[in-house]
Amino acid sequence: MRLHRNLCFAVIDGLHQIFNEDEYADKVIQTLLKRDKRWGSRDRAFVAETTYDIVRWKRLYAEIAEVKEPFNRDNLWRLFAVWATLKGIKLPDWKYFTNTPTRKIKGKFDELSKIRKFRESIPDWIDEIGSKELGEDTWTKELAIQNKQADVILRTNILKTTKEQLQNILFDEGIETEFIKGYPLALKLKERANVFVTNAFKDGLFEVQDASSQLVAEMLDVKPGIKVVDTCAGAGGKTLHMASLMENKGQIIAMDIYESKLKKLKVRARRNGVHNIDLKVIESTKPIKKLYNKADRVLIDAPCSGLGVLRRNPDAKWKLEPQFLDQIRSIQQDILQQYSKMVKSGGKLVYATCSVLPSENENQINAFLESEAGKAFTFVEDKKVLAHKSGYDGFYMALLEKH
Ligand SMILES: C[S@@+](CC[C@H](N)C(=O)[O-])C[C@H]1O[C@@H](n2cnc3c(N)ncnc32)[C@H](O)[C@@H]1O
Repeated sequence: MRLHRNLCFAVIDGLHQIFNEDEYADKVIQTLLKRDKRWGSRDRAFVAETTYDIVRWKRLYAEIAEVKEPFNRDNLWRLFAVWATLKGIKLPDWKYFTNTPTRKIKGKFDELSKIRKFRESIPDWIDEIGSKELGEDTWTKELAIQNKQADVILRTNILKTTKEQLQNILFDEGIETEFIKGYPLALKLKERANVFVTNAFKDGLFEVQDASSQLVAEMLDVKPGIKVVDTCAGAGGKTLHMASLMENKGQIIAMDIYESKLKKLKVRARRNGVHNIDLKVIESTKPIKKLYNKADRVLIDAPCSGLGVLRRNPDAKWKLEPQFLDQIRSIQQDILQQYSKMVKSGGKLVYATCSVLPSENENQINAFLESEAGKAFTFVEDKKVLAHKSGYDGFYMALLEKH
């Protein structure tokens, strides 16, 4: 592979924003990709994948390159040189690469690869919590898979098409997909591609949604005509899934504390042909209390550490802080206590996270069931989805029923 100067500059600029200006990698990359209209799909893939790679391996590369944060531009070029060397890419004779110790880089990589926190490039505190909560063996496997690139998975919008039809339509647009056993609406891309530019996407025939995430709406067992509250709807990945399973009949109240996220849901709903959703921003406890004992189904897709989806958001491990994790656990229990009251007698509740830590998952459910509010519920089942076992995102989901 030959390195192109303007693409490498884009990567360095992106890394500067992510590491030094605390911006989110996905947003930075989205903007970077708009920088030059002449870039083809390979150029864009180079910028996106190289930036993500260096973010993913920050700790390991910084240790090898002997640089410390905050990284100046020379430091960022040294991280880049480590990335290129380990990929076996010949460094051009640009001033940034003079005296790059190629053999030393490879030697240090071999040496550091013996230590998990360097090999998997993870902060000490997350490594300690993960191994304490999941056990050494499971955590080691889970961390390793979280450093691999995730597959692109689509969820068919059955309001507009079938999985088989969608597969044919995408094939005609040059995108090959395959079915995944056990995930009735999912299509997996055989090769990465920008699916957002397809007509199939613009026509609302699918959404991009990981396979594990597709299990959540299924577990809630929604039906046409019922009343559902999606309490932490965000931009509505699961709201849209539920709307399609409900055949657009009945009502989904999609709530979130951020209006900006619900606005995105509105756009997606229009594209998906979904019209049984009412949006509600949570600004006080009033809209929650109004719904006490009213919902047939309640989904709590709770805010969490995101430790099950590091493959997609590798910068999350650098942005997370121990205090945030404590805070988020207390918010999760609070949300369970309050929002569960919206379920009516005979109704169902699903609590889900994209974390693999028991302290955000089954421990929260156990604490809830032992509390006063939890006494009204029976535990039905839960799924602890580990990425290294399922091949998809790490997730947790529990189904409770109100008597
Ligand atoms: C895991 S995300 C939701 C993802 C979304 N359900 C989807 O499928 O695309 C969690 C959401 O909870 C929201 N949130 C955080 N605290 C909340 C609270 N106290 N009440 C309701 N929503 C909250 C966040 O803004 C975020 O959008």
